[in-house]
Amino acid sequence: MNRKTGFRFLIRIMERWKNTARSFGEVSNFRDTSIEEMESALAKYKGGEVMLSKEYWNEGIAVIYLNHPEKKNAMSGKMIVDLRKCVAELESFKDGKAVILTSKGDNFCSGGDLDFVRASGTPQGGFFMSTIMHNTLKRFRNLPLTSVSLVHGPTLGGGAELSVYSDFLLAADNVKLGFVHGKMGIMTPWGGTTRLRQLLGERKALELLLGSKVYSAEECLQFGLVSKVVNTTNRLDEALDYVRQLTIHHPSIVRAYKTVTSHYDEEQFEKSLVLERELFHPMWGSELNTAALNKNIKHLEQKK
Ligand SMILES: CC[C@H](C(=O)O)C(=O)SCCNC(=O)CCNC(=O)[C@H](O)C(C)(C)COP(=O)(O)OP(=O)(O)OC[C@H]1O[C@@H](n2cnc3c(N)ncnc32)[C@H](O)[C@@H]1OP(=O)(O)O
Repeated sequence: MNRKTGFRFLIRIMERWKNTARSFGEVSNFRDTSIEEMESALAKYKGGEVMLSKEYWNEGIAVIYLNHPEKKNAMSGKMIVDLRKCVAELESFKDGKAVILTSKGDNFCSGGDLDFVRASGTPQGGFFMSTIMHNTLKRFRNLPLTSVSLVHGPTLGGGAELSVYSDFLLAADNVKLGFVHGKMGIMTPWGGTTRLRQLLGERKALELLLGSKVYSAEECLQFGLVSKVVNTTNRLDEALDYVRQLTIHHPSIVRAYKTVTSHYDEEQFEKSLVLERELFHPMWGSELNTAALNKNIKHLEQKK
């Protein structure tokens, strides 16, 4: 390679690196970044909200709503940070007995907000997102509250991962639930693999993840993923009735049982999440992921 060719090659490499160094401000030692800095990096990606309702607080029941209707409740960076704040508040809900995780609008969650996904698509961005989401969902799981996810309509990718971090999963009869990440050229970024392995065992977890099939309510029930199918229109009332049957005892009893069950295999769970993040984050913004993402975005644009 002569000097001129070599120089052009170097320019091409630099251009490619510059294009991938997105607004996260790429640094080589990103693993040393504090949680607070990761949170503020994610919070820059606006859109939607995650809010905590205290409508049933006097019964010891909290409700968390995802709300991003213009994007089918896709999770933006800001919503990821909102969710974290809701979990932090519930860690102080001392008389609490239960929490329902659900959504406003006509579906639960269509996964990561694809605009946020594209803008944050580098291994560093993936490491930040996974670190924050793993920590948040682990803390959500460890809340001494009976937790129920109530899903309806499209519940895809990251939305499916969110849904399985509760103790119980209730699906409306119009649900379409799928771990479609493989089609995006990635594995689960939010801890879904670890949680499915723990909940369903190796074989069923692999079937959901490797097949990336989108399941109906009945199929989710048959598969053992969902505890109950509810009527889409009355879903929240049915979920409240379900929760009330699991919170008949004094808060101290409910919280004690949940503390034991959620901490039973904590060490192994933590190790598995670290491995999942190590394997996922280099995939974020990879050529495979970028090609799949662009195809997905083009498909959505063509529907307009
Ligand atoms: C981090 C986790 C991981 C990742 O992101 O890499 C994943 O979550 S992988 C899975 C990513 N999600 C998807 O692939 C779902 C994409 N969306 C759809 O397939 C459809 O929108 C569907 C099935 C959710 C709903 O279809 P429907 O025909 O009912 O509605 P539209 O498609 O017209 O959507 C309405 C409106 O919402 C916008 N939209 C939907 N999903 C997303 C999303 N994930 N991110 C951003 N925006 C989304 C869609 O573009 C439409 O916008 P509009 O401006 O009204 O045309």
